[in-house]
Amino acid sequence: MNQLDLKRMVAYRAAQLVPDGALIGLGSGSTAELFVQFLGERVRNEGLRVVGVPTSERTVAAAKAAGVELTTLEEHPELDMAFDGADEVDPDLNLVKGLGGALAREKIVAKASRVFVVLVDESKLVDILGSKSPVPVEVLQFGWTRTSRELESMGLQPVLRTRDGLPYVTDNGNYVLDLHVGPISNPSDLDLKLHLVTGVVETGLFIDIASLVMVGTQDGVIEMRRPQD
Ligand SMILES: O=C(CO)[C@H](O)[C@H](O)COP(=O)(O)O
Repeated sequence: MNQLDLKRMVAYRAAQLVPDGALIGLGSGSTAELFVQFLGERVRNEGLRVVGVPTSERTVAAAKAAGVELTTLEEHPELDMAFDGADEVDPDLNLVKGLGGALAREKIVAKASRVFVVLVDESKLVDILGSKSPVPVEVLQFGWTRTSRELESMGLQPVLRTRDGLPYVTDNGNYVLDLHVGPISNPSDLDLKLHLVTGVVETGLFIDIASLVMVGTQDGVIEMRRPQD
């Protein structure tokens, strides 16, 4: 199976977990969009009743195409579950997210959910966060060079994300700086430090948020759960 097959397998399995009447967060990215499509199939074929809070304009379009009803966090501030992809997952279920640029809305929706389920193929598993992926940070457009310099002075290497030669703009109207930090010894500490930088809106470090990670592997879907405290 190639990477897309693995994403499809895990997205399908996750869509079967959604109970009737659930209020759910809908993540962003290719795996989350596959999940939305499979959820739509259940809505059409089984009459599943489900309402979703989307984390990006792309997911809004995917949900509408799939026939999944949408709502907002203003109407429903507490969700039963959220389903989303990730760029890296470590053994403690901490994540790097945001290569798709939806990190701020994704984190708000994940934290509004009683259960946050992460859907990945096995290539996303790492021993240490930062090993493969940069850490995306959403920053205000205003003064972004100043914000970038402050991050640089912390020994990080911010690179402005671009698309078609222009700065990439998030659904919130902000820029994204990708931090090429390498393996992160203390992701929680880095996340806190990044939040102290003026101009930083949100980081792609998701610490202690995931409850369950479903991993698509050549041997099927495996589940990694957070130990109950
Ligand atoms: O965080 C994200 C978007 O902001 C995505 O969930 C992450 O980039 C994974 O994407 P994909 O499922 O396409 O591999």
